[in-house]
Amino acid sequence: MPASGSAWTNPLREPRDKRLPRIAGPSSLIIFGVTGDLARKKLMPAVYDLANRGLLPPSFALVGFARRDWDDEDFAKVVHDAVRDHARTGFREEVWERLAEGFRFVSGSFDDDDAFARLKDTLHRLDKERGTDGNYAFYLSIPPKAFPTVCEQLQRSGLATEEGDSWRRVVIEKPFGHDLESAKELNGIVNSVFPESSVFRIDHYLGKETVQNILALRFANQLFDPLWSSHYVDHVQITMAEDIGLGGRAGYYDGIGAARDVIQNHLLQLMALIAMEEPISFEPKQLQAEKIKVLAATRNILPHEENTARGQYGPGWQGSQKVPGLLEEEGFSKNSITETYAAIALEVDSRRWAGVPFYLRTGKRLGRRVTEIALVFRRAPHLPFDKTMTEELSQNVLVIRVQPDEGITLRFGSKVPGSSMEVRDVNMDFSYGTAFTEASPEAYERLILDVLLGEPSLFPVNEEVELSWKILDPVIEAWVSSGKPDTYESGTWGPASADDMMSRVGRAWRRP
Ligand SMILES: NC(=O)C1=CN([C@@H]2O[C@H](COP(=O)(O)OP(=O)(O)OC[C@H]3O[C@@H](n4cnc5c(N)ncnc54)[C@H](OP(=O)(O)O)[C@@H]3O)[C@@H](O)[C@H]2O)C=CC1
Ligand SMILES: O=C1O[C@H](COP(=O)(O)O)[C@@H](O)[C@H](O)[C@H]1O
Repeated sequence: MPASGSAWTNPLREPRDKRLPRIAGPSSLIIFGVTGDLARKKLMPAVYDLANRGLLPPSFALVGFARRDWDDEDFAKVVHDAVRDHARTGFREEVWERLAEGFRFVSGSFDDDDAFARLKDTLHRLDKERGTDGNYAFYLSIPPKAFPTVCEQLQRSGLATEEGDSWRRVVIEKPFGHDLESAKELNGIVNSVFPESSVFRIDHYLGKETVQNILALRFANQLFDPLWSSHYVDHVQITMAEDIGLGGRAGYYDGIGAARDVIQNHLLQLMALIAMEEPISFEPKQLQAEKIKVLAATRNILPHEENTARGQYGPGWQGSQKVPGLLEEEGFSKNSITETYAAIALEVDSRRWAGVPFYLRTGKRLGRRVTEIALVFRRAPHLPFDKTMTEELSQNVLVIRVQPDEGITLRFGSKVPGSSMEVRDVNMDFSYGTAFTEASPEAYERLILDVLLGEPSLFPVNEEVELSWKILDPVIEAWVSSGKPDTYESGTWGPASADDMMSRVGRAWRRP
């Protein structure tokens, strides 16, 4: 027992050795939209992986909510298939059996008050049967237009109200709004139901190991900081390229487009982590404060026509497979002007970064799947070599490989062995696969665990979301008024206008 007067902490939830993972306390995770793509591919497998790693308590329940006419057993079968197909860790019967005892399914529509009454009843029964203690995390993995309805239903049914020592939390998927105005409106609704400390806005990129490692790279080392500014950095390129198309996702993506889908959130968060100053600690507020300063100091490089590019994929080849263009994909209208490629140029108005462009680009059906952040350094002011000896020397680059092949590469010049002083680019490499024996958890594993622990560091706060829309809104407005996006062939690296945007300023996109 604790010494009198001292606050008692559960050694499992607050291990003394900070390297030990924390274990969630008694709780129910309620997934709205549990029959959807995200729940099947990411959320249910992540819950199993957490259980398999021993990070969920015995008194844990997973409750699914959607319109299908399923019972608990049907639901368990669906979770089983999702785990079999997508879980990261191996299947263990004993883990599965224990976890599955806490599976419940509630069938109903978001506008159905009775369904929320049934959900409440189910959760109360779980509190008694499994000891989930009235702690509920509501995960809204649903079409964004349904976020307000579900929040309001949770309020009306009394499920949002904390009782005694219990907690209630809401997890909201992205995109949070579709522009600044709608984000503000949504935030007003969410905050009228849940206090800000109970709101977890998901940006799954922050759950990725390689993204958290940006903080370690920058703030655990002495080596990089002196180089991390306009004195040495020429520009930064942040790339999120995907080879997949949008077949089956028209309902969500048409009218949203690449910029809203990932630049507003993932890519601006990556930029904020690269550009921010050292936080005084990793307390959530301190970390968020530094990111907020970056986003508040960020502006578009103008004019938009010269410093942005957008495109829509046409037919082409992805490896050896012939693939259709966006307009032939099921569900997209033949006149859709939704962009599947977007590139923008930003500047951060601060002493550290003045004059350094940050180029952000993303696209579907590009050459290959890769997300990376490249700091491209200025050229050496003088090269004491014969010109012919440095023809294969380019700018030094530090590449943070977010995925796949997670790691970091430093490109620099080195003497080619032999009698002449020829210098050529070489790479120095750190690779997670060879440096560590531990496998990286999936982003959603980390984030779901953090929600259950009430740990908000890796979740953007409302101010970050609003500032990000403030940066993006004028770009999207300019695009809308200029009509159709350019077309690019599937399997290539985007529209010609993206290359023009860089060549106009004497630069080029990397071919990762
Ligand atoms: N899929 C992905 O890779 C990613 C998705 N996201 C975000 O996650 C969220 C979910 O996306 P995703 O899984 O792709 O979407 P889906 O369209 O695949 O799934 C939507 C889910 O919502 C349920 N639903 C829709 N309307 C209602 C309603 N009126 N009443 C009850 N249930 C309803 C559907 O259930 P049913 O029809 O069975 O009743 C289904 O389970 C979105 O906010 C998306 O932006 C974020 C990152 C990646
Ligand atoms: O948020 C999203 O991310 C996925 C890609 O995620 P990743 O972790 O595989 O890089 C993207 O396909 C989707 O369009 C977007 O909504």
